[in-house]
Amino acid sequence: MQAPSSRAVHLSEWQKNYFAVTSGTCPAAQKAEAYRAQVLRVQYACASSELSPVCASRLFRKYAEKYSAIVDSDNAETGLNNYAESVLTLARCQQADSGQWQSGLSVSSVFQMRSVQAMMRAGEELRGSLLGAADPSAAIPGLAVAPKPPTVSAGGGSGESAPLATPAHGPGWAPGVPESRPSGPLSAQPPVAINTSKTCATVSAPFGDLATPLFGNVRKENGSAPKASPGLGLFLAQQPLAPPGSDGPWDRSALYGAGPAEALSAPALSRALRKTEGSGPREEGGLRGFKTAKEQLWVEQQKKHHPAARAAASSCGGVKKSLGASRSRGIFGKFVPPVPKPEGGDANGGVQYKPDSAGPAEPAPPVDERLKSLEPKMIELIMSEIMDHGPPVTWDDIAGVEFAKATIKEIVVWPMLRPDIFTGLRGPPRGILLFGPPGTGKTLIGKCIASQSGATFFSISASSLTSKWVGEGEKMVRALFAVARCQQPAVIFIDEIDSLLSQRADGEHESSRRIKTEFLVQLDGATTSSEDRILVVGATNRPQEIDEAARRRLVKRLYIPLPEAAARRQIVRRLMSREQCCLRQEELELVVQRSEGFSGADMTQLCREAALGPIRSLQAADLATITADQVPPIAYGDFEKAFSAVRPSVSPSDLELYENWNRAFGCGK
Ligand SMILES: Nc1ncnc2c1ncn2[C@@H]1O[C@H](COP(=O)(O)OP(=O)(O)OP(=O)(O)O)[C@@H](O)[C@H]1O
Repeated sequence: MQAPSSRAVHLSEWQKNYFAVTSGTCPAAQKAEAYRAQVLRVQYACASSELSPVCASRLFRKYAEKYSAIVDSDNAETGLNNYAESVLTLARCQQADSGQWQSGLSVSSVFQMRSVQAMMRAGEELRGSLLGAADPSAAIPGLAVAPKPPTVSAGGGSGESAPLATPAHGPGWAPGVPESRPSGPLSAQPPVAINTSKTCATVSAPFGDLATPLFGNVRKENGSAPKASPGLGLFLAQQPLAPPGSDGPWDRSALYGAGPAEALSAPALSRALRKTEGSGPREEGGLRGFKTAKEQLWVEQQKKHHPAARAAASSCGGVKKSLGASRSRGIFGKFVPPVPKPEGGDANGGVQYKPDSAGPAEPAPPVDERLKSLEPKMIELIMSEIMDHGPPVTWDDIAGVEFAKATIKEIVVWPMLRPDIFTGLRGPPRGILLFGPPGTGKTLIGKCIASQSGATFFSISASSLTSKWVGEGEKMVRALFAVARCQQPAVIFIDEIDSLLSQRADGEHESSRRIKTEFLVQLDGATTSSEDRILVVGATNRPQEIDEAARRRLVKRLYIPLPEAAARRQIVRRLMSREQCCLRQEELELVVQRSEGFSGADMTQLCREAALGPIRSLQAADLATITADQVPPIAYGDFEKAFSAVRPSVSPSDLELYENWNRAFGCGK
């Protein structure tokens, strides 16, 4: 080994050489040549112990920083790709006393190097500034910037308002009506009854099984709120770049690609890139924060030529997917339209590239063959207006209707989940009909089928087919089935199906007739193969108006009646569990009794009305200053008042009609 002083002399000597090739006027090819020569000299010096491995690696680091453009170049003449591997090999090795070459750099030590960390920080900052400078849409949640993990409170709720922690909207959800009290330090405190005229006798007297966990004067987290499950982006961002001590193939490629200090190898870098490609955007993987000069150039060009594509550029093509290419993403996955769109983003906030032969934009994703004959506009409409991206619905969210739920699980959900078992006679029906009074949960059931079978959910009202897309309803039906076929398994929910499949009348409009015919053709599966997993769920409040041919095709006709007492109780308990409520068991029973004849939607409305009671009892001045914790709990008195404002929406005569039709055509009880 050399003495420190002589090593210092050597280093400065070598640095002189290094500075000799930093000319600003030298063409790239010459620089590359000089660089190569210099690398060889260093290699040679190191191999002959003239230069210590530490000095050599410092020099390599300097070269790499100075010549990143050359190092990253794909050009065989001017790039250093063919040399970089050996440079790296050398940088990682040292000669042991035994004369054997051993690894001098471990994966973890590389990541601890100040220069590597500085580069990674710089990369982070660069990315941050790029995203900051771009329009807000550039921040594709979960893709472009890995979010900070939401803080999950002990109660299971999330203190952050990150989309991942948004409460699942249950049956009673409606825009503007929060499902749960905000969680936070205050929420754990007992409420302060500021309105002494409105005290709740049962505040400190929990009752029966209802007191816990549903009601009671204790702030609760929303039990149904999904746990803050970190998405892919968060998951990847939290992964250590290289697990200390590990030295597998992943580690090596991460090492090569981690920062310019040791990342001399473009092939190695691209290997690392390929490794991360499969699992998500590159920046979220082991190479987070680092951009090669080439990538940086590409980003700059994107900004210049495709302002709208900045977001995608900075997330390294996060939206590269063709419609039919992948199986269902479930009903919550973000859809990527299969056809290129005009510039300017889409309704879903996504960003599409406009084909531009001159620009460096990526080629448009391949269009699914089955969609080629369709108008892109139609497909767009289906994606934005018909495809449902709502929160998941579970069977427990639907109170009552046990028979219908059991039947649906058996004939629809299981066959969709296990098409291999449910074949032949056990094969699922193509269409089912849910009929019954309004607001009994037919739509909820449709959503639940899709959620539980992992299917994509398309929801359309038949009347909008005939009115909204005047003259195009027929094409719309065809397009809807075509898209559904690409998104299998799929559930197509058609509300008010009676208006689509009503019995022929003399004054029937030609276009309505055509839509109906097209629908029946599609339902018959003339264009579908027997393996296709598309279920049509029709819902109607007027089953008697459906024509015979259509009725025959909707083989399972399930009556969805008004909720019975148990179901009404369940709805109240469920909705009140998310609120401050001090209803006693016997009071709850009174509410259940008095709501006989109410539909599920009526029950929800009743609870909403009752929930406004405590607010109404406040003075306007109090309302301006009160904290959420100080709002008095919902009491039976509020329900009493609510009963005078909410009436059942279904008349007994209507009910008779449904029951008669059920006896005649229904499948079940
Ligand atoms: N069985 C039920 N369990 C829980 N909530 C219900 C139930 N039925 C209805 N609701 C509540 O009523 C709302 C409306 O229900 P939904 O839209 O599913 O009824 P529908 O039968 O499809 O009505 P319509 O026939 O008018 O379209 C739901 O969002 C939910 O809040």
